[in-house]
Formats: sequence, structure tokens, C-alpha cells
Amino acid sequence: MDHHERIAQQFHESIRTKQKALDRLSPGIAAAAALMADTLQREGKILACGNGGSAGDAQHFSSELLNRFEMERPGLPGLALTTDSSTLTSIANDYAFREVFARQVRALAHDGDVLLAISTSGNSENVIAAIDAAHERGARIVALTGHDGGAMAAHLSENDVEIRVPAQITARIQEVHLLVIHCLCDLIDRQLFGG
Ligand SMILES: O=C(CO)[C@@H](O)[C@H](O)[C@H](O)[C@H](O)COP(=O)(O)O
Ligand SMILES: [Zn+2]
Repeated sequence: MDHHERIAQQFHESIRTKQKALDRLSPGIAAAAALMADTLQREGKILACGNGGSAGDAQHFSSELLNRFEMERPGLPGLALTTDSSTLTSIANDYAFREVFARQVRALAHDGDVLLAISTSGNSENVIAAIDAAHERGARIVALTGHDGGAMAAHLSENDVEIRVPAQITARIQEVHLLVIHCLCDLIDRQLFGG
């Protein structure tokens, strides 16, 4: 297979996955955006976490809240739990890597906040621990997952929203997660600022 064929294959797989995800994920995306917009309207905040590419997604989302998405508007309170290397290394060193997000959630989350928990497999222990900690604090979860939802699905409550990408390949799931994040930003802005 030459390079062009290989590239075309990746593009087509990505397009197919997004097409398949559209009908299945649309109601969950709308519900998650409504939950997030209500939270922000009530002066709550949105925390976000994930590993690897999903850490990048958490930061991508929080920067679109704190700075802006497509329209000119005030910054909104979003915080990625993946960025402070002193905090991350000290929690991992003193406690365990599975605690790196949960300990921050216990310190920062309040009743009525939202945690955006991102994991393609649904099996990252530190993300699952963050979900449990968020529940302890009275926060609700928007979970971006893939595969069969992994162990994470069993840690969600009926007040949470899971957006599970119908795919098995990490890269494809990540590509849909980013699209979902942009849909969330778009709907949040529309609900809060109109247009
Ligand atoms: O981006 C990639 C692979 O595409 C990796 O960095 C990937 O995010 C890492 O393997 C993560 O540790 C996977 O964690 P998760 O999505 O299963 O929670
Ligand atoms: Zn990747």
C-alpha cells in the first residue's frame, strides 16, 4: 500500500466513525451541553481530566472555556487537572498515580460543578478515582469514553452523562472526542450567549 492509500484509509475510517457516531451520540452531547451550560449559569465550574491524548483534550476544552471558542464572550470557569507538574508529581510520589486527579477534585470541586472525565478505554484508574471523588463532592460527570465504556461506565450515576464513541481504535475514538468537545463548546456558547 503506498502512502496515499494509507492516508486515504485513515481519513475514510475517521469519516466512517464520525458518521456512525452522529445519530448515536447527538442526544448525549445535547444533554451534556445543557448540564454544562446550567452549571456555568449557576456560577459552577467545569474540571477536566484524562491521560495522554485525553489530557490534551482536557486542556483543549478548558482553554476554549477560559479564553473563548468561536464568539467573542467573557472567559468561563474551566480547569484542566493535567497541567501542574508539581502537583501531579507530588501526588503520584507521595500517594499513588491513581490519585493524581482525585486529590485535586477533592480540593477543588463543589456541589453542582461538573467533571469532564475523558478515557478512550474507560479503564484509566486515575480517571475512575476522579469520578468517585467528584461524586463525593456533589459534582456531576460528563464522561467521554469508547469501546464498551470500560470500568468507568459502572462508576457513573443516573445524573451523569456518558458519551461513548462506537469504535475500538484509540485514535478514532480520540478524533470523535475532539469533535464532541467542539460541539459542547458551540452549544454552551449558544445557551449562554445566544446566536
Ligand atoms: O494518544 C494516545 C494514543 O493515540 C495515547 O497517548 C493515549 O492517550 C494513552 O495511551 C492513554 O494512556 C490512554 O488512556 P485511556 O484513553 O485508555 O484512558
Ligand atoms: Zn493520539
